[in-house]
Amino acid sequence: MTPETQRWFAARTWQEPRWSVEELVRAKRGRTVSVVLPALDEEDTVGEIVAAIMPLTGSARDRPLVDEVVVLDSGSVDRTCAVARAAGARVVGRDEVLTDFEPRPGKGEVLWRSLAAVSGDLVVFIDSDLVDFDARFVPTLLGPLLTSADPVLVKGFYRRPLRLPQEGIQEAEGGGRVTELLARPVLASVRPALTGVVQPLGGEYAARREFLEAVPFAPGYGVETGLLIDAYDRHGLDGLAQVNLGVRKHRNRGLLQLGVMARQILATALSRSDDPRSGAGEHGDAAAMLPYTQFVQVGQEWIPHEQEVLVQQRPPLRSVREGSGR
Ligand SMILES: O=c1ccn([C@@H]2O[C@H](COP(=O)(O)OP(=O)(O)O)[C@@H](O)[C@H]2O)c(=O)[nH]1
Ligand SMILES: O=C(O)[C@@H](COP(=O)(O)O)O[C@H]1O[C@H](CO)[C@@H](O)[C@H](O)[C@H]1O
Repeated sequence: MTPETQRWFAARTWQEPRWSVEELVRAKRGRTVSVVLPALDEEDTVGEIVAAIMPLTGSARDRPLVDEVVVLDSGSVDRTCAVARAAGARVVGRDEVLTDFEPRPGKGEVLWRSLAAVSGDLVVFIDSDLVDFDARFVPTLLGPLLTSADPVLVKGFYRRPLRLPQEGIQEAEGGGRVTELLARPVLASVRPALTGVVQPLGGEYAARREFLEAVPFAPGYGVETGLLIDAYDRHGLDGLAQVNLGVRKHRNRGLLQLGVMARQILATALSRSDDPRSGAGEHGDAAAMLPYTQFVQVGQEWIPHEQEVLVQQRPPLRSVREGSGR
């Protein structure tokens, strides 16, 4: 790490965060908090996560830390919406907000649309595929945003077990494969100052609305990479903070799925670099889709599996609102 990053790491990394909900409720000072869960076919896990968060929305006796819990449905075909609603969340379909825009696939799309679906001054993003979720993720992510003026984006970090039951893998470590094999090396190349971020791709983070509405949203799995780089580019390292959330277990996908994820993350990082190798279409919105080839074995042969990876970003929500006069 550079000396600047070492200084940032020492000053903006909470290894043992201890904010209490009561302390943070006092620190809200009129600001509001939305928790957003992006969800695509997460019927097995979304209900428990929502149920764990709901007590933070307060009771008759105490003022809430969280003002709303919203599941942004990404086109689920299972019982995700019904399960989330039964657990207490408000459920919004991706086609129910920003209806002037034809919905596109991917996580980045629903996070972008979530900004129009919720009203919080601060927004906490929590994945819907987490297992053994600890609701303390939410106050801990909010801590730096409510108690300090500087950060615009707070990333969680954690130990990441790897669970691939179909392959008989159940490890205490080993998760975050795209992080370790792609995101961390690419960030070291395009933004060395960000090498102090422990979990750049982590799906649990919190941010100020004014920042979120001022930046484009990368599509699909590029969204975390885009937000992280844009937060640094616009606010410097002091615009970032990171908090230890303990352990994070989630559904671990197979290698080929992670390959497509890596392709989107690479396109996002290269779109924010001047690297001439980025190739046509990876700067801005020159191309909406990029071809991507993987290979699968059929019998003794290896067959190309061609697909298109969405790389076109969504514009800053603020520019959309200004354009529509809303
Ligand atoms: O098109 C998509 C893909 C993913 N997700 C959600 O985004 C989160 C992270 O996605 P995933 O678990 O696939 O990524 P991973 O954690 O495996 O990297 C989960 O809550 C998904 O339900 C989504 O809303 N729309
Ligand atoms: O961190 C990673 O390497 C990937 C894959 O994690 P695993 O190897 O399945 O634990 O998971 C993250 O990446 C996605 C892209 O940024 C995020 O959207 C996910 O929330 C996050 O789990």
